[in-house]
Amino acid sequence: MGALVHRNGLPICIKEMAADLWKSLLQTAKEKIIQQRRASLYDCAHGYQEELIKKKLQQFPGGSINLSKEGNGIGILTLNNPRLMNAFTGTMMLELQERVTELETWKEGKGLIVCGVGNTFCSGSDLNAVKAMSNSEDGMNMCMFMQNTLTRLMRLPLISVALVQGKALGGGAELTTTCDFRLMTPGSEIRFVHKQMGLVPGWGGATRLVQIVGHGAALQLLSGAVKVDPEGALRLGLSEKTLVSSDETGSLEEARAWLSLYTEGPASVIQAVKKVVTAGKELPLEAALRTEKDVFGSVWGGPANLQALVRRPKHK
Ligand SMILES: CCCC(=O)SCCNC(=O)CCNC(=O)[C@H](O)C(C)(C)COP(=O)(O)OP(=O)(O)OC[C@H]1O[C@@H](n2cnc3c(N)ncnc32)[C@H](O)[C@@H]1OP(=O)(O)O
Repeated sequence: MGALVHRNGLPICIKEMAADLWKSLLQTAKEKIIQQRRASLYDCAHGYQEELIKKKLQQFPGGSINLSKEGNGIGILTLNNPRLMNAFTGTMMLELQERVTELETWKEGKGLIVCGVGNTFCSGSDLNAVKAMSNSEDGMNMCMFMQNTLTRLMRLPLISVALVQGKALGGGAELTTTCDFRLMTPGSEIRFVHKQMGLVPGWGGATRLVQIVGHGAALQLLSGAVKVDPEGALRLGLSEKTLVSSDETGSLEEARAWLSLYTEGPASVIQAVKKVVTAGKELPLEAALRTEKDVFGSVWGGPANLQALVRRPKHK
């Protein structure tokens, strides 16, 4: 029998409190897993062996994926492997998954900037790892692992921007397409070099590229392994803006300022906006409408809504 304490005049057993706490922790963990499954594409029913590929990726260490969550609700996700032009090692792929999990539960989050260190974005997957994993089983598992992670990144309820400095090649080009927007610095390039490597994109980049620039342009960019400069990207609708600065600090500051135009306001409302737009993009009409209704219900009569009704702002 546990010790008795009093709360609101009622005796409560410490053991019971511990059991309640344990139950609620389990519930949170369960909800997290369900949320991740919902946002992911592949599980064992698709022949995907997550534990196997995680063990394999662990064998290719180097670099890191850093996340800083700023007080204004903007997260900065940084690829950090300057020795290899920010190429993705195995452990960076694993870390990306962990950071995405962290971002999925960031209640105060509103926006995300994805960038690289050393004035460049990312030169794709680490060719040393690619070579060692060139068998079909590893290739397919790695492909499904990255599609799961990048799909979850794309579906985060945060407005996301890829800040492209220097080069975004191969898997790096694919990563830019997971973001809602791309901003490019002068002299930077996005290039799907896969054809030159005897490949096609496998991290979901081809599918997302078609959604962004349309079928014809996507076909040209992939089949010609075309180097897309900031002007070309603007023309194609692949980039929103060419920034003025080309250095790391200046361009990050510009990206923050650009993003802040869209992240002003309460996190609950910004996240709701991203959710309804994601539903509209991804779901068939009726399912999207039902999701919109549910998301609407989550903000209707909420604090931001009630405050606005009191303030009665004029939208001149
Ligand atoms: C499904 C995923 C598909 C993919 O992502 S496949 C990979 C696609 N990416 C590539 O093929 C990039 C190959 N690298 C290059 O073209 C050039 O290195 C690049 C990025 C244009 C930079 O050229 P430079 O400025 O002349 O610099 P550099 O060649 O001396 O590179 C500096 C060091 O970085 C290394 N590096 C760059 N990208 C890499 C990668 N993806 N994997 C492994 N190592 C990579 C490069 O080997 C060099 O290292 P080191 O100094 O020779 O030890």
